[in-house]
Amino acid sequence: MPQIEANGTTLNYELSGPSGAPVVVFSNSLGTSLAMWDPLVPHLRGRYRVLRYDTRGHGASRVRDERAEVEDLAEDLIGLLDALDIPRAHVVGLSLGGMTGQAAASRHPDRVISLTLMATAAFMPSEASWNERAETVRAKGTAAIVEATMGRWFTPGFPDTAPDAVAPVREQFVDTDAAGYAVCCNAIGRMDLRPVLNRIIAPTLVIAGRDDPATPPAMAEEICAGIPQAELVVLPKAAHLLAVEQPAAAAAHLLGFLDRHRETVDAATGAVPFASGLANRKSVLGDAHVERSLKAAGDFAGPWQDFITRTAWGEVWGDPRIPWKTRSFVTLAMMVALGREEEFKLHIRPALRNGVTPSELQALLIQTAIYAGVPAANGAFRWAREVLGEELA
Ligand SMILES: O=C(O)CC1=CCC(=O)O1
Repeated sequence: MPQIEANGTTLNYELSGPSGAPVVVFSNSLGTSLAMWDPLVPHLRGRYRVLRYDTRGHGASRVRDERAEVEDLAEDLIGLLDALDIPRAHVVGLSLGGMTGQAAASRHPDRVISLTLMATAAFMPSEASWNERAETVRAKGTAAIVEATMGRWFTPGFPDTAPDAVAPVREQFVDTDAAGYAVCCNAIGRMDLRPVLNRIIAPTLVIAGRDDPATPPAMAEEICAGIPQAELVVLPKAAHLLAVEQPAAAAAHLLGFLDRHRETVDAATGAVPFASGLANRKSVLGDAHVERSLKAAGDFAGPWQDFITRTAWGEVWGDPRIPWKTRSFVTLAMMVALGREEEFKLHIRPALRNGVTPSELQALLIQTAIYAGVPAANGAFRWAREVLGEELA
């Protein structure tokens, strides 16, 4: 993943989605990385340009063992937008990421189109307890507090029912640099954003987990009371890491809110530069496949590769009116109807990356039997099995 200098530090980030679409920037929580958004971002793919980054001291961003405030984290976020030449963005943050979002929106109201705050607080006492946690982690590493942390992040029983969702988060936590974590704990202990909430003019969506012991709904209510244009949603069956525990519900609220505050007028994008089409193509089909195709094309098929990259991937997949998940459904259905095995197989994994679940894939293929015929659907079930194998139940 690329790294960039922002606000005097080095941030690891990932930017994907149609070049003409509005940017949504995601800021992660304490002890996670940009990967914490994996279950949620597929819901936005294609309709929005998704920018994720690792908060300083987390993931692959630089660790700076020096005092920092939540306001510094906000300047990192704005510095990242500057470095990527993004004038305005929708800002989404969870917990520490939401604190960063509040600070960014209050300090730079002109840069924030909308603000979504998940499982977060404007003030989180006590400073002494945060300093104590920082000292524990400095002495023993994050592994020493992983059990207690997972207990706050997920409702009881969730880790047993969804081990595949919890395992990567647990891994991110124990991999977090002790100093990177401790610096942010100290910053949270000193933070008090309550006096600046009224400077936030961006429309704001606050999402709380009903069963969150770390930042309970009362803290979300306190934020809503301070921000002039804030609305509150309390998600049932969700603890602190609600974007991992309830990604579909969180994404549905987020998407509805973003769509209501979409600034740009959607339109067919017209002629699109090759580079934009290439970025979309790689984002959907994967770097390896695209680089292989371009290399194999040679002089004869080179112009053809250029054409499909600009048109199919730049103009069509780059048109943000239809989310990539929907485009994946439509593409797969057409490939079944036309009996195009190679292209169907090519699009199966990208469809999963775009948020299609195996259960939805099953429902789609059953529907193709109605409109394209039983033999077509029969073949498609076999092709899906050939590509995904054991991943399908
Ligand atoms: O560490 C926790 O469980 C709660 C928390 C506070 C800030 C954050 O990002 O997570």
